[in-house]
Amino acid sequence: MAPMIPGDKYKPYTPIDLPNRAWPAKVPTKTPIWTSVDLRDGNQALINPMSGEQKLKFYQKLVEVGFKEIEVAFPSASDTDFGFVRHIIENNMIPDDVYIQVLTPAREELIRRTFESIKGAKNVILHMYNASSPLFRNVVFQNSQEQTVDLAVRHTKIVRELVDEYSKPENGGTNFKYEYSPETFTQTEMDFAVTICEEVRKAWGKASAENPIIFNLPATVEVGPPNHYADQIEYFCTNITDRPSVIVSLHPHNDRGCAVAATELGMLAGGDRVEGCLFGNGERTGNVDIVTLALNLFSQGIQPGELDLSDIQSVVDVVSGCNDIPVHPRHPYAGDLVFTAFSGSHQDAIKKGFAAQNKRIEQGDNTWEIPYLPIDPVDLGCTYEAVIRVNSQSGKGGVAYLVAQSLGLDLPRRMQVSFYQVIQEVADRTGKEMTSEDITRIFTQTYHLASLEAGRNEGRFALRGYSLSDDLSSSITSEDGDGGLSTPRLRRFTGKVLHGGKSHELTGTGNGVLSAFLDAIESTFSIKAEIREYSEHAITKSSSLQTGSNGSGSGSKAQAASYVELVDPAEKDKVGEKKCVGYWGVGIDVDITTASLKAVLSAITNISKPEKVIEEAVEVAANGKN
Ligand SMILES: CC(=O)SCCNC(=O)CCNC(=O)[C@H](O)C(C)(C)COP(=O)(O)OP(=O)(O)OC[C@H]1O[C@@H](n2cnc3c(N)ncnc32)[C@H](O)[C@@H]1OP(=O)(O)O
Ligand SMILES: CC(C)C(=O)C(=O)O
Ligand SMILES: [Mg+2]
Repeated sequence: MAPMIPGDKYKPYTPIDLPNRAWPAKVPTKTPIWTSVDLRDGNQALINPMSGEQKLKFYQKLVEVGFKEIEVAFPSASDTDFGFVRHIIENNMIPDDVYIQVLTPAREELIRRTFESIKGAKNVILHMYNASSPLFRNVVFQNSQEQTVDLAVRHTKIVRELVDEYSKPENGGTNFKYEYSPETFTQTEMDFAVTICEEVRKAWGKASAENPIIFNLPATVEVGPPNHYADQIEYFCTNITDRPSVIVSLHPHNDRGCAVAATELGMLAGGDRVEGCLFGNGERTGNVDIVTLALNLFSQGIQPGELDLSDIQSVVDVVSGCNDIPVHPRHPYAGDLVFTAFSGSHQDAIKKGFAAQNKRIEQGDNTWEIPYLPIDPVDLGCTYEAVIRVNSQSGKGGVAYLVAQSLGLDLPRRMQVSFYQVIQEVADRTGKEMTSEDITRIFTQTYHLASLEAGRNEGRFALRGYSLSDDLSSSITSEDGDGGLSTPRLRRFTGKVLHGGKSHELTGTGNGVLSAFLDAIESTFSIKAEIREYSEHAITKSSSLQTGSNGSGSGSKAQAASYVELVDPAEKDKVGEKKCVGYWGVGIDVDITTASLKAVLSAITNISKPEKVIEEAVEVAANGKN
């Protein structure tokens, strides 16, 4: 195969000499008039153009989303297109504040047919086009510049006559706007583009600030960079006379993948109106994507006019269903994966971002500032559920985020690391994404939070009732900080623990509840353990872990979570405090003391059979249940 060399085959675009161009210094402040051309430009690019039924469904969605200008058809193209226009008119399906737009070439018989299609409509934009670039003049039409102007002018006059006729009350009393497109504008000599539009306006005759003419300036094929399009728009806006009587409309295509950028710069350069399609369907690489444009404005704090995309999924469903083209999973704002982070450092930043955001909101500051999330998915009707998804690329922050989301548990940092190792191992071994449900199940299994009946771990220790008292049989006397003598309370634990299918009576004493409990465990089960870290918090959001005090149902009472890390003292003596392995446990209960005892038993279960933790987690992930 020959190497790819452009040589003299391709020509670069010719920059415009616009020394005082003003658009680069401008910032977006206003919303353009949005015009959907999905049912025409989008439709004409489909393998199978939409059926009448599909067009209707799409049209209704466009109205629902808020478009006030909708190019509904190229009525002279086919009976389907013509019939569709008649259908929405005759069935009163056009809201009073919506203009339907119809496209026609500059050919008399086609113009007349187009007018027949719109009879009786309240508001119509009649859109006529003819190509103006040298390539089209020479190759397609074999027309000089003068003949090209003449074609546009002659047919604009025909449009004028028919507009006058169809706006008479006896003929339907339609309100008309006229739109003229010098097709291939961006490949046309700029002075000629201005000339042809000036002549068309003269032929049209009645453009005014109150009833402006629309000049639609298409990048029919995108052949230059976005800054060049902006220069062309600024050139047109500054050179066309009587600017207030003109609406400058942008119609970019996406051949270089820059249609959104070109439109945004074109708006800075003076564009008042944008024609495009939802999710960028359209000829070849598509028309400019109006969803992206609108949401780019929204994310800058600018209301995108009348467009409401707060239920983006329903828009995706209708558009992809009618076009029979899927929306790419990475499509800005709308793709399935665009609010999802799989990678660990992104997840960590997002989790911290949400924590900081919640604090800001408590202080009355509503500014959205979450790392890696330029827009709040909730504003588009999405949830935070898919924001973090876990696979082998993920980190502890993401896993902890999902545990917090599903169970309301705010894991201590070192426990996050410990649980993450379990998930990492399972993800590596199974090679699959760990869903939020997988993580919840594995967490429940790893820390033995399922009800005892449902739990699979034979070696599990479970609390079956207890009482605490001051131990009066012995007292310890020690020096307090002031050099005086004090007698700290010695606590006694008495209770029942279920283990290995048997109920065991336990007693033990210690300086506190947990040390008394560990003493009882040691004397009954010969398991020696020390606490290395302990923490607790109230569970503020609803958790699926509803366990009542001593295992009884809790109704709607607030729950508390306790976390404990135990170490084996023998191992600690061998390898040192820092290096020795810790075993984490979690306890949930409406009573905080009970929660802490449960957390100890959860960790004791793990310390007694550490090798089972991963095996069981893999099994849970593989079986999808515990
Ligand atoms: C950039 C755009 O998207 S423009 C919109 C394009 N959309 C469509 O074409 C979809 C609908 N079109 C159709 O269904 C058909 O093309 C029709 C019904 C409009 C016309 O069909 P036909 O009469 O068979 O003509 P055909 O499509 O081959 O058109 C080519 C002729 O129209 C002329 N023509 C093309 N565009 C225009 C125009 N804007 N104004 C006037 N004449 C034009 C061509 O020069 C050519 O003329 P020729 O036959 O004398 O050489
Ligand atoms: C009909 C015109 C406006 C068009 O679709 C284009 O030039 O892309
Ligand atoms: Mg187009």
